[in-house]
Amino acid sequence: MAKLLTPLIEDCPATRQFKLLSHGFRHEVEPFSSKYEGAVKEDGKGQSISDTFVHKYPGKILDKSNGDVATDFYHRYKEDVKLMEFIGLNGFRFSISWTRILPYGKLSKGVNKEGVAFYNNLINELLSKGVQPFATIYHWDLPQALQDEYGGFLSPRIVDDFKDFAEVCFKEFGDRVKHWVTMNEPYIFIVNGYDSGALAPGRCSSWMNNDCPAGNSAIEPYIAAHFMLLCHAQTAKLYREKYKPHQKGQIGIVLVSHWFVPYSKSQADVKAAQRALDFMYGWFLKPLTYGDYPKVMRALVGKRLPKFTIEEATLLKGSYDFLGLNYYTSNYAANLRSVNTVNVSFSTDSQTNLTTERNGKFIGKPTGVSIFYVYPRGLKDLLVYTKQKYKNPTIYITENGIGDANITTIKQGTNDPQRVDFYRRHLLAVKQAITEGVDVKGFFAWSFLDNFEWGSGYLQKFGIVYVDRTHGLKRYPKKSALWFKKFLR
Ligand SMILES: N=C(Cc1ccccc1)N[C@@H]1O[C@H](CO[C@@H]2OC[C@@H](O)[C@H](O)[C@H]2O)[C@@H](O)[C@H](O)[C@H]1O
Repeated sequence: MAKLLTPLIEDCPATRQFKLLSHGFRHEVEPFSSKYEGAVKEDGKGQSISDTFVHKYPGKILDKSNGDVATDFYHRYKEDVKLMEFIGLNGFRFSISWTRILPYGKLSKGVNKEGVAFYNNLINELLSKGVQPFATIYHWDLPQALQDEYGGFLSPRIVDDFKDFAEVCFKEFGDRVKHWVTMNEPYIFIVNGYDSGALAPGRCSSWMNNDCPAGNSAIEPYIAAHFMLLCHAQTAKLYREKYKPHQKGQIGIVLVSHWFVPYSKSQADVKAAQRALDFMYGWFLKPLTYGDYPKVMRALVGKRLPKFTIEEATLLKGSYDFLGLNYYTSNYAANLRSVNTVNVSFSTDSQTNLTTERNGKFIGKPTGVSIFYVYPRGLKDLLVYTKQKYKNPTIYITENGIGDANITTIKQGTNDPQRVDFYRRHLLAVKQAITEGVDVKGFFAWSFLDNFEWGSGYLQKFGIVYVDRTHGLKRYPKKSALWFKKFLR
């Protein structure tokens, strides 16, 4: 769960004022259900690929934990909504568990009434507190039944099943939910699920030696990305044609990207930085805005990169009312001279060498997450780049945060000045981008509660609220939560 602090952009005649107003539209975001909800088999919920993955490959989770209980949000959401109120929040973006609604993935296999009831109760609880709901349809929790039946996102059959699930959500919740995200970070889902095999569905080439039962890291990432994009496009079309006219909501997608700084001023490294951006961000945003993949991907990936039909390209172009952008860190990018032609994979296709230090100096302050360094300038540059290269879309920054490691006590866990500094600097970066004309409508601090952090289990804590896992998952607002409470007044 993260918090959105909506900078209400007041369109003053002269300039846009960047303000976080106490009566602003701010959200809580609950990510992928089994990072938060727990109740992994309760009230008719079916199994997702992530539910099964963490039990099948406990070794792929740093502390061998799982999200079966997680923060028990499923039973404690009323308490958590109260906590949001205490901090002064009045908005809520949450992800809807596909298998809580359709336990076997398909509409034809039945809708789980108790799952629908949970989200209705959640939405009504929020609205009763003046909190606006904001929903993510897919946050990496594909029903295991669809993975087993036809390989999930590796099959074109996923498009109709994805659309059917989304339509149940529009029908059941669309009268009250006015902001829809089709999917969260297809990039991370695909790179971890089909290139490295680090996360569900855990597929990769055998030479990766990452305990993958099957897969092809050179081919499958591109197939899965292709069908994810088509799932998004068909769902956006359905919403805009059948629901938006009377429900009057908006639909978008959430993409993650680093910013990339050329390792040196050489043309080769400058080009490498652009390539890295195209392979992480343009892979999705180019088709969503212009109807095809970046030219450099066509050139380097060749026949392994699927093609869109004219109809698909038309469906994709401009298929979002807003762009959700997740930003954590930046990298240096250098040109990779020697290309590995034996062990080919998505991650080597860009022919870039990505690092977080240059000449022995880190790109920013280290954090509790080995791959993330504090670099607010990257958020500003990424926002301005998006405005300039992708038709100046409306943007919500849908995730931005810092993880702590080696936390063993409540005192340690709640004393987080580094998180206050992180948000102060990144909110300033957003303000700078807005003064350069970027249309930012919201900012989500990731995360509200410490939760089950994918491959890191509970060892990395991103929350502004500490969860005491040794004493009944009790919640303790951290210094950063109290800072936000003041900041939002
Ligand atoms: N970009 C990310 C981060 C990430 C990196 C590697 C593997 C997975 C996820 N995704 C967002 O970052 C958030 C923080 O993710 C953590 O980032 C550091 C990793 O070491 C950790 O495993 C991951 O959970 C996730 O909780 C959100 O669900 C996700 O949308």
